[in-house]
Amino acid sequence: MAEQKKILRALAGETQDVPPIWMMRQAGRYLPEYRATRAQAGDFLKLCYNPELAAEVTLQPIRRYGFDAAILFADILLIPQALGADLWFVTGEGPRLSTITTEADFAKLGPVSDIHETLNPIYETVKILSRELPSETTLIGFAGAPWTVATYMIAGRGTPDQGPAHALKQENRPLFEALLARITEATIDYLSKQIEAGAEVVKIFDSWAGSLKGDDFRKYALQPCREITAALKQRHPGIPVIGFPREAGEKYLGFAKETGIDCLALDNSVDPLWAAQNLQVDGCVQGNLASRHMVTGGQDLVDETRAIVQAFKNGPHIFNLGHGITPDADPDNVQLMIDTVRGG
Ligand SMILES: Cc1c2[nH]c(c1CCC(=O)O)Cc1[nH]c(c(CCC(=O)O)c1C)Cc1[nH]c(c(CCC(=O)O)c1C)Cc1[nH]c(c(C)c1CCC(=O)O)C2
Repeated sequence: MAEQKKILRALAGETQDVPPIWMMRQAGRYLPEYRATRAQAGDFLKLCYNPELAAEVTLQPIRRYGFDAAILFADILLIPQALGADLWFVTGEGPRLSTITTEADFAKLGPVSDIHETLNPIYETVKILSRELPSETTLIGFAGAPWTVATYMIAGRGTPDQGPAHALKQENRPLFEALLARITEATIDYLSKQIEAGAEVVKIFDSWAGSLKGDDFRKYALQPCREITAALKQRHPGIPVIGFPREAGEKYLGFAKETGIDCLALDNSVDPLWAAQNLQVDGCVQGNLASRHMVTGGQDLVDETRAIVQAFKNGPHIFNLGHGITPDADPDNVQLMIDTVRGG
């Protein structure tokens, strides 16, 4: 029998001499081949909904670097669109959506059972990838966490402090909670379909978890993650789940145990030595090199990469960045990071 894939071994709790590695936003604008395929598709959203081209850009960083995992090429904002929100991207600025701030806005959203009509091309991308990926590469599916997705749906765009979402939570908590519940239900069905199509792991991105405090963190970050994880594991026993409550700080403590996720993804504000002692004791951790090293490179990149590998060497670890790689990154620095992790 073929030896199990490195990513799956880490997720099962195995300590490895050389940790597996992949990178958030590994298919992206820092790669000339990505920019060429996006131009061929027309724009970012057309690329997401074109299974052949979305599979192609997912495979590009695997061919170039031989990462241990491929992450499905799509976006966390396809769920709002599938629920009926308008979605478009403004070049150089980011996403724009129709806003949800009143009961009337919420009433216009469609039922969860309708999302697959929009999302079918995504499942097709997963199917192509599970046929075409090298046998040692793990396929990761993903979705945004309900809170993070809601912050975009409420504000209609990215916001520095998630102000509009916090305001709705204060002013109309029943509506805010109804929106989160709808996203949670949609996310379970969406991830479930990705798994049926061939995703071997799923990751839940809660990019704005850090702005939830106290009981709000528990109710709107931890609880939805636990609910999604439990539902997926019930439908697909053994499916590994990676959680990413970004910038959660001390609230990372106990998060994996309480939610039932198999791996905790760390942002780069987390000290690896602290994390090894306090978080890795509960299972696999992923992270957490600062993305800026992909721009600046050099000895700093090598030293930081080695320090992270060293800190996590006594437990299960998946090497990654602490957040997505940025468009101004140098592809050679990515190679330097990989060579350093793999013993170069
Ligand atoms: C918040 C969020 C989004 N999308 C995502 C998150 C959570 C992770 C995070 O915190 O970064 C997640 C995401 N977005 C994308 C992926 C694909 C897989 C991967 O390679 O990681 C994943 C996993 C592609 C993308 N999603 C986007 C791009 C760039 C689009 C382009 O090619 O023009 C890519 C490759 C666009 C996007 N999508 C989103 C924003 C705010 C933007 C604009 C900012 C930017 O331009 O980087 C929403």
